[in-house]
Amino acid sequence: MKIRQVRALTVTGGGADYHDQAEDHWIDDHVATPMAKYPEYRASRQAFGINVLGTLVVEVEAEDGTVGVGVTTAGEPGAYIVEKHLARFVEGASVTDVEKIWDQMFNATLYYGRKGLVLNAISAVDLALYDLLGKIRQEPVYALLGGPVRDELQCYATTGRPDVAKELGFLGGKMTLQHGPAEGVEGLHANIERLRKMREQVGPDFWLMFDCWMALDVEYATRLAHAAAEYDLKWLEEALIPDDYWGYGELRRRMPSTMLMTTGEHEHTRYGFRLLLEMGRPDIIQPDVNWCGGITELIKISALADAHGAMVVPHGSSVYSYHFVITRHNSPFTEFLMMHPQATEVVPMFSPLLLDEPVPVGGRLRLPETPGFGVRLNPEVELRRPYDHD
Ligand SMILES: C[C@H](O)[C@H](O)CC(=O)C(=O)O
Ligand SMILES: [Mg+2]
Repeated sequence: MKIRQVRALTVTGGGADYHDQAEDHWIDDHVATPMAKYPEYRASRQAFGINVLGTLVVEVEAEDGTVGVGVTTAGEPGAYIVEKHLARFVEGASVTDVEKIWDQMFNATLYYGRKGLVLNAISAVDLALYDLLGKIRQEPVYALLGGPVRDELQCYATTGRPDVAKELGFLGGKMTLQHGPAEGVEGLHANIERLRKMREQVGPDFWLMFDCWMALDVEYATRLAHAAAEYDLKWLEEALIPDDYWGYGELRRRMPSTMLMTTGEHEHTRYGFRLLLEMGRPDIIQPDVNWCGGITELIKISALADAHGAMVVPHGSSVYSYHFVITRHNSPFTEFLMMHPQATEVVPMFSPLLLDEPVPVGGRLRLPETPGFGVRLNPEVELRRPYDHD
């Protein structure tokens, strides 16, 4: 069966650009970032534009009218790349040409892509192709990937309230790191005091993690890790910028051996992850399937990680990673991003964009046998098609 049309749509608020939230949201409450060296950008990540791109929705329609849907963080710039460049490799191809389409999209954009926004756009097309193939074959995506290796997913929560996450049955709670090197030793002590108080609230066995969102240097991250070891921090996430593969290798050597070093949500393709795995030696890599290249590339990344003895726990990406994680032995648990503004309730990650998006109950999640990724676009969400190539 052939593909008739590709459409790139944008939506304002919420959706795949999950940082695009109202101002009282925990996810934007004084989070340490690489921009925190500039005081004017410390209080809010939106101040420096973390939500500037917005959500991109890609629809791929087959000649029989079946429509596959993929989403990512790319907004209008991503829509332009899909409509003006990527669509030519998709329209007229067979719905089963997923590998060939990916290779053409990647190689045709090498001169300006390789990572970032272009790979986000390629990921959304790839996810839409897998959704379409599942719908045409009347199978969930996980069945296309070799089938489940476990009955259900276990989730940890990324949250402003690990204490609530424990009550809700999650494996653990990952907190934002609020202070980086620019805030000196006072900031470091404040980070540790926050961890100490949370450890007191959740008890000795509940996982607690820090997400450093690329904000640190090796020296600060080393001091933070050793101070946090007293309160049994399970992992230190994304301490350095993605390109500092050498720094990650040094940090792994310096960190306490019992503490995991994780990273990868802002890395792309098997090539980037090869560098990270060989030079950085993370214990867990966290590719985001909406950004790293989609399912087609995540299959390759995951096999590479498995050969390196690293776990693959994809960055929060809802159904798009759930269907992958449940089919992989080296993905023993998954992330759930608590998108409720106060992190006190479980709400669908991409709300209000998608309908039928499953959420964890008691920290666990079973996937339905619904074809594709099992979600639908919410007809009440206004979508725009800023460009077209017809
Ligand atoms: C919580 C982190 O600062 C970021 O917003 C999300 C993330 O990196 C993660 O879920 O991992
Ligand atoms: Mg993270």
